[in-house]
Amino acid sequence: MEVGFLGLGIMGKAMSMNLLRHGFKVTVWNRTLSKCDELVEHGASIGETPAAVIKKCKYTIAMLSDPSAALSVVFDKDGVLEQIGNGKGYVDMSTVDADTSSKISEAIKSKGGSFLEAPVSGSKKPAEDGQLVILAAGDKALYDEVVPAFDVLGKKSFHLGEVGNSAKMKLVVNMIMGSMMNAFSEGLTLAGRSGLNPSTLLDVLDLGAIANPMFKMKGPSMLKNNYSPAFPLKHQQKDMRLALALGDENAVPMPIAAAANEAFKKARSMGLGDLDFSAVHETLKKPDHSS
Ligand SMILES: NC(=O)C1=CN([C@@H]2O[C@H](COP(=O)(O)OP(=O)(O)OC[C@H]3O[C@@H](n4cnc5c(N)ncnc54)[C@H](OP(=O)(O)O)[C@@H]3O)[C@@H](O)[C@H]2O)C=CC1
Ligand SMILES: O=CCCC(=O)O
Repeated sequence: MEVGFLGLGIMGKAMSMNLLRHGFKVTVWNRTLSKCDELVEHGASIGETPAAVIKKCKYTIAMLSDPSAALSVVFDKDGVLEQIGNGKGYVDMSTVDADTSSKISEAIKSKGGSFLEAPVSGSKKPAEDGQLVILAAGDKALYDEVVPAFDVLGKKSFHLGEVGNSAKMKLVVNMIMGSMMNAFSEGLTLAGRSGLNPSTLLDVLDLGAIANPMFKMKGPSMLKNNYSPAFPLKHQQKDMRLALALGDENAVPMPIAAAANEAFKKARSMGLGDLDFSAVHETLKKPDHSS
């Protein structure tokens, strides 16, 4: 199967590598074109623009940072819309809001193309290992056609109905995750500050009812102040912001998510946006007055 891939950030690079490893022919494009080089070394071809990729490939996947990137790649000059048409499918796996997804869907369909939104749960390592959870919605015929690619990228894929449902599902999941990360950071800090060993807290948590892969994976690195990015904090804050907007639309009070969003904003103001989202832990540390 031949696929195009737009966006070779942390996730896009891992996902397109995985497709190559499984025998897919992949044509890649990235805004910073030099990031295509490593993929080319592994057998990918380059498309000079999103339009060039769409022209060449029947199916194209996108994995871009946020709503403005997702819209720009579709609507701007040399974008997806210039070449999409009958018989071509576009699958946007970026995490965006339902409005953004619907705008893209309408535009693609108006040109005769078919569209799926398909954001994912799972981070860098699951992307490398083909263990993502894929939340697709939109054209069911396209979904059935791209299942072979989803089977390589993920351990499970869902079709959630009409476009917008997957964007919402993904935002709800990440809203919960961002709130959990803040509670976890506060717990680690409180343990340390009140004279407990935070490593022992990790052991205790892991044996109880609130054990989860995120605490298990992130906890030891957080205690070493290691925030090497798997899921960049700036993207987690974007997801909190979009989830809070969804809460506004539906009149759902979300004081915990709102507080978590403030903590991620504070972390961004401290220059931590490109680190892993677990770097929100740094917002709780005492300022250093030693110098
Ligand atoms: N990392 C993770 O754990 C997960 C991330 N996600 C979501 O997946 C998406 C990608 O995440 P991730 O790979 O981590 O992000 P990165 O920041 O690593 O990569 C972002 C990508 O978007 C591109 N981009 C940004 N702005 C534009 C623009 N205006 N026009 C064209 N391209 C643009 C970047 O290009 P360039 O290289 O030129 O900057 C890069 O390819 C996000 O929506 C994120 O929320 C979902 C699940 C997990
Ligand atoms: O959007 C990012 C999700 C990260 C994860 O599910 O581990």
